[in-house]
Amino acid sequence: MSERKFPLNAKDYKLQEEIGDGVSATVHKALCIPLNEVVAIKVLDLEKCNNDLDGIRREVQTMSLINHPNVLQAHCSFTAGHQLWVVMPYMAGGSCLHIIKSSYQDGFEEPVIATLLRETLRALVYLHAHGHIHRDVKAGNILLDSNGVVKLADFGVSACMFDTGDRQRSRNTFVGTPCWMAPEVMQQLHGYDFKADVWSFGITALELAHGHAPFSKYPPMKVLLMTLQNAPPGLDYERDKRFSKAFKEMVGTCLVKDPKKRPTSEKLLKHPFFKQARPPDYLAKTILNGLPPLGERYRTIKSKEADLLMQNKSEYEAHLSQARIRKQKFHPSQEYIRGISAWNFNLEDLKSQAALISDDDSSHAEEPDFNRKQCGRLDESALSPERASSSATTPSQDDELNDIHDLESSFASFPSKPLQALKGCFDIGEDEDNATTPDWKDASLMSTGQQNFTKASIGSLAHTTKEEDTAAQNSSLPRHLISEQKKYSSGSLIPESTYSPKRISTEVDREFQLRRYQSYSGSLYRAKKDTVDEMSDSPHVEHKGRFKVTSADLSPKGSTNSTVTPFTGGSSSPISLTTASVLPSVQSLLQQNTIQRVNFKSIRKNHFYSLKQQPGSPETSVDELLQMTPATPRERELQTQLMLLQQSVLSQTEELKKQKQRNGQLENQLNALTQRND
Ligand SMILES: Nc1ncnc2c1ncn2[C@@H]1O[C@H](COP(=O)(O)OP(=O)(O)OP(=O)(O)O)[C@@H](O)[C@H]1O
Repeated sequence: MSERKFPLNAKDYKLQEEIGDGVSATVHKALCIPLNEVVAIKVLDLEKCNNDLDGIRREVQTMSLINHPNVLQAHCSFTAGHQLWVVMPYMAGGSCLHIIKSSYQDGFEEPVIATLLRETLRALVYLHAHGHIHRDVKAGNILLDSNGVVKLADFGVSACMFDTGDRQRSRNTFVGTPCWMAPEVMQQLHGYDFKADVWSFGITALELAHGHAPFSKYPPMKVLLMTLQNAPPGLDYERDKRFSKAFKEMVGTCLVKDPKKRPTSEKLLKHPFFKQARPPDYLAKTILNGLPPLGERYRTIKSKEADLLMQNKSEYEAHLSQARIRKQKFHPSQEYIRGISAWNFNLEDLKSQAALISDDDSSHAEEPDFNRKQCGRLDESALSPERASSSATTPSQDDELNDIHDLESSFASFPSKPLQALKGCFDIGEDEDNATTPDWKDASLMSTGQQNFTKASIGSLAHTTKEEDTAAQNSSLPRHLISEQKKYSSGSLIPESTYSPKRISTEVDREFQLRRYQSYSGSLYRAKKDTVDEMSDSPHVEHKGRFKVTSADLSPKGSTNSTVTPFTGGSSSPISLTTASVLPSVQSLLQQNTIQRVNFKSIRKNHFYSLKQQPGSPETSVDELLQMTPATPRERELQTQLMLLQQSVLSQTEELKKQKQRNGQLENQLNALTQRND
């Protein structure tokens, strides 16, 4: 924490040139007159931030409380009219992104990358140990000073894992920047934790190596789908031959889709790759050497981006109108503007952006081997282990499984949970910690008023009040999403009405919905829920000093009325089973199988019915239909239903397979027991 007293009055600072901007703020170089010190001031327009003052307050508090050589700490902050000024040390080297854009478009050399990443990782280790998930790790937030000292910045979307005390398990809010965002953050299934930063760190490593993040040429919607569908990106391209095995391996360990299999930041820091990291002055001598001053660099980058924007905009408009007239897809010859796109959560915009790029755009991609590989690996990665085994089943073995397999192939291009992914873009999720009740109070942070952002003691970092927690939940999405959230808070993507029987307009729909409701309120749903719970992480507890963080849901689970006796797999010994105890389970499972089969057929019927409603359905793939911009409310409704059906088919299919597997196992046990009894 800074020893000097930085004045809390705008008059004491002389704003100079602009050196950076983000979605919510502009950053200026400035002179602190009384201290005669050059600083950077982040200026946020509070009027534009709508109701996200809590988010801003959290950023400022985090920036004031942290104290680590690799984390950018704010000197002070105060309001000036309708603006909030955050005074920070001036990082004359600028962000890694700006350095890349101005002089290293193809990425840095490995020792530079190792040095930048080691310093960034040290920051993450510190933040994670203090309960913070940064949630926006990327080259744009890695800053360098003139001596090559690296600092991680931008706590606009950071979250505290200890917000609700030691019962906090994981976060469930959709924040970050799509290219860097971990799959579990997109999916919002089981929440996420510190490991989300490890994924973003891996993406940042690729960004530093290639000069851009994977998928950065695609619009946000496409990025979401590709991250969920494709195998994780890595250093496997022809041009990556220059990188060491250790580097490739380090990236590989970060970019594992299952967060449990990713290392903690602490463990990652011990990876042999970082042995080649050098002291910070190495960065000053290499990448900072000869660079134009920050302000000048920033102006050049901005004007290049403006040119590119204008160029793309006119081409986009011309092609889009042509494509609309011909009802064709638009294949842009120019890439989506890398690094400028940021977030766009307007549904219509997202859909039209996604429609711009078709799956066969690989021909346009700059990384042909990458795209080939992705396509090749897509099926594998899209299939769960069960799917993989079912595809190995011969046709004579089981007709049901073949039906399922056919459907799977036709839907292989979908993310496993497309709705959650897309819903997350619009109905920004709340943190799942609502139910927890902290039994301690510390109002020291809350005393930081809207008008007066003062520093609080580091001891307060882990303690927040219930009130603040609620505030954090309300504001735990990026500031720039707030207005969009308002716009779509009623869930334009999946309108309430879609679920409502009132809006069901056809017999098929009605039948389908009826079955849906029946099954969801009955044992099937419960059985499914149990299965999901079983599958979810076993409580993963990390002890950090006096804190305990666990990624699993520790809230007391209510009793389930499942009619399924859970099969205990390897832990159950056949000897302990009797025919009488197993038989009811088998019968129940068989019964459920039958119900699910009916359900499944109904879904399939309904799915094809929906397809028929779409113009030109025989030639149009489901993927294309979902990416089309609906022209009428009816089309929009059908598109939404299609997505819902897609999800239902996938989950029912998986459930059915699981049940079948269990059936098989139980039948085997039953046979063994019967034989023994005989
Ligand atoms: N202390 C600093 N010294 C020098 N440059 C800075 C400093 N802080 C920020 N910048 C520059 O300003 C840019 C934008 O800052 P920042 O990321 O904090 O804004 P933001 O609105 O939170 O952005 P976003 O949310 O889009 O990441 C940074 O990428 C960096 O280039």
